[in-house]
Amino acid sequence: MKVLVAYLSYSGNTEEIAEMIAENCRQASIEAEMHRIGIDPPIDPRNYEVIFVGTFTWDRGSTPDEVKDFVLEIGYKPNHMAIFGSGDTQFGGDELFCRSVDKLCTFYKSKWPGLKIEQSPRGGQEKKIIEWTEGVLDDVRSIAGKSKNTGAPPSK
Ligand SMILES: Cc1cc2nc3c(=O)[nH]c(=O)nc-3n(C[C@H](O)[C@H](O)[C@H](O)COP(=O)(O)O)c2cc1C
Repeated sequence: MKVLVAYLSYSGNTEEIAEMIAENCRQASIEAEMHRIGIDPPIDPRNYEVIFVGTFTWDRGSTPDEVKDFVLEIGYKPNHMAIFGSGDTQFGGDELFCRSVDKLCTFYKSKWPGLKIEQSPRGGQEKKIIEWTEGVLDDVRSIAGKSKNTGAPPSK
């Protein structure tokens, strides 16, 4: 099994979460590739059993443009996207907290609840990340056992 951890991070918090998710996958003997949104070349979602997509939220609940471009670049809605992100409740309380995580979950009709982390995950939120990642991987293992369908359009 191979997974991708794609993320956008300006000040490092989402990147820390991404690294923890990748590390958790590797500890479970699953190959995890990293993708820096807006920097690395385009990806082919069909190469991965699951794609973890990480984003921060800014500007009153907005999704950063780089993440919107990443979504457009993919061009369809894969059904194996698991969404995570970092936010800060000081910017609008629970209503706007990690709003872009909610938006991406809705857009992709994600099978998994979004993982929302308050700023840096270090010093108290690591367990939440481990449990969420394990939950996604457990589902992916069981889905992979039943079908290889990742929602991709048929190849020509
Ligand atoms: C101008 C600005 C607006 C922000 N607006 C929100 C927001 O609406 N909701 C939220 O949850 N976090 C908001 N944040 C907090 C960031 O999402 C948070 O600091 C996050 O950890 C940054 O991630 P990064 O370190 O990966 O760049 C805002 C931060 C800034 C600087």
